[in-house]
Amino acid sequence: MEKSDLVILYHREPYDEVIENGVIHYRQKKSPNGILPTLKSFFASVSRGTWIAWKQVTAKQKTNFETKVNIEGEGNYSVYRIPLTAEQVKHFYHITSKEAFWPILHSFPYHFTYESSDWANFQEINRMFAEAACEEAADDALIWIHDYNLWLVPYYIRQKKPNARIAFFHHTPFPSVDIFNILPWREAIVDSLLCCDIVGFHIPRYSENFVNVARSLREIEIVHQEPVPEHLTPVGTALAEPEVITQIRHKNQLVNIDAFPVGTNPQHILNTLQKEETKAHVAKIKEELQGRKLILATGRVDYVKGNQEMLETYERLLERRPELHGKVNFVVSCVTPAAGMRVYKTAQSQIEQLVGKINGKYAKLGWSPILLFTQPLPFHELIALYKAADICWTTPLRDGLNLVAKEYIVAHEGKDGVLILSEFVGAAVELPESILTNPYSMDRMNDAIDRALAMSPEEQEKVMSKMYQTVTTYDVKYWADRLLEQFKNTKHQEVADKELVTT
Ligand SMILES: Nc1ncnc2c1ncn2[C@@H]1O[C@H](COP(=O)(O)OP(=O)(O)O)[C@@H](O)[C@H]1O
Ligand SMILES: O=P(O)(O)OC[C@@H](CO)O[C@H]1O[C@H](CO)[C@@H](O)[C@H](O)[C@H]1O
Repeated sequence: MEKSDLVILYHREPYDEVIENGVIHYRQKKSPNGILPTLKSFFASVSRGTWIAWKQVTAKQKTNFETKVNIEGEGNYSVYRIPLTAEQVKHFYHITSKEAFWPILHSFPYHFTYESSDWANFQEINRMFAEAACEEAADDALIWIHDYNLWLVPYYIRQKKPNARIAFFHHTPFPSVDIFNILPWREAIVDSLLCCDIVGFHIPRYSENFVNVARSLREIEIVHQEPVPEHLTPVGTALAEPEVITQIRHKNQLVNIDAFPVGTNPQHILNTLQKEETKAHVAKIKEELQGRKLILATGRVDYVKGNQEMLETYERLLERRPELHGKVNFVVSCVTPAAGMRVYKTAQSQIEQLVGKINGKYAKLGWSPILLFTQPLPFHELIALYKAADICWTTPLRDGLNLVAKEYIVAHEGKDGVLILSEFVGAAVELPESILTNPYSMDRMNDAIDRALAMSPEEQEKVMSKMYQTVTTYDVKYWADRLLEQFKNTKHQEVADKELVTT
């Protein structure tokens, strides 16, 4: 069997599988997810690649399950699907990942639940991913693992392939040591990450947090530290860091630590803007607005995204400034990421109730203060909304990066628009020119929306042109090249025998 030069492990499949007249079609994913298009673009640059994901199957389907499918057109690669039963998915993803890890990663310790987690199931699924990777990878392949769902995979790969070259990227925040160490499985997770050649994060604050966690649990030697790169804010905002540790040693494993935020694909957005269907959609939105200002908030339903705080700020805006009634429209496009997850049910009904309350209080004939969309939008419609929006409001309580902010900037091509951005998202340290705000503070949120509504066209252009330069320079290609460059410099290393600590 021909082996792959690049093996990407990400828990989701890169497409939606649709059966029409008994024939399987692979279609672009509908649900909002910033990672998938980014990762898929990597396969364009290698001769053979494999993507490893899980697929939910019934016991009957498991018996003659076709593990691998070939995808053509977006770079040639295979998708290796690990068949999991509904019960396995529920415990691995919906419960252990989303009810135990997710709240810790996003610094919400009071949402952390321990009792329902199934650690043995999590270990087993991670082991299956590692075995698939070892089966697929050529000796000098890049094995690139994504996100916390696969935290234990590096450890299992090292056991089978001691010389493998392994990179791991976290798409979420990485919390401070006091919060991370709440996890009862912390040693096993850290030991596994210390098996990597490269451990990547969006921003220096997260990588510093990781090093502090590792230092609290294991003996770590700091090999290299440097000032943060010029384009990342070193001081003055919530997630700023002046210096960053870039290399550590544990036993005889050298681990490169890197902080490099994911970028968008600006060309794809610009091409979409040029399409007739997008232009027609922008025109339709403008016509329907009849001169009213459009404020847009879009993304996944999730308690970390701060929708409640944002909607309450909008409610206060309508209370504070009655002259705005009938003059603004707030489009809230809030999409549930996956069906059946109990953690998102409360967040979803909270949004629906608040929207109902605000509309009930302020709507009049011909004007609804908020339009709520809960279905995922086709990409060209999303881009049209970005383009038509005078203000993009994205103020999560925590977010690894926030691609929505970057996509909005690209869609305005540096000419106009206003971005209100939470200080607690990774993108804030790249975009200090935006209206940065603290979603935990009512006053700062009030101030942010007032400033956004008042910003002159000249100021908008000044700010947006600077941010456009940033997001088009540090785009997804920059991100990919940086990882590949680091990887080229990574030599096979001796690894100490390590026992996985199982709590
Ligand atoms: N209403 C929507 N319908 C479909 N896709 C969306 C919608 N809103 C946002 N998206 C997409 O979802 C992705 C969200 O990425 P990001 O802001 O990084 O947050 P997260 O990955 O946590 O959901 C973006 O790439 C964006 O294009
Ligand atoms: O499968 P999930 O829901 O656990 O994945 C979370 C992921 C989905 O896109 O989100 C993170 O990645 C984005 C891209 O790196 C990042 O911008 C975002 O802040 C993260 O939540």
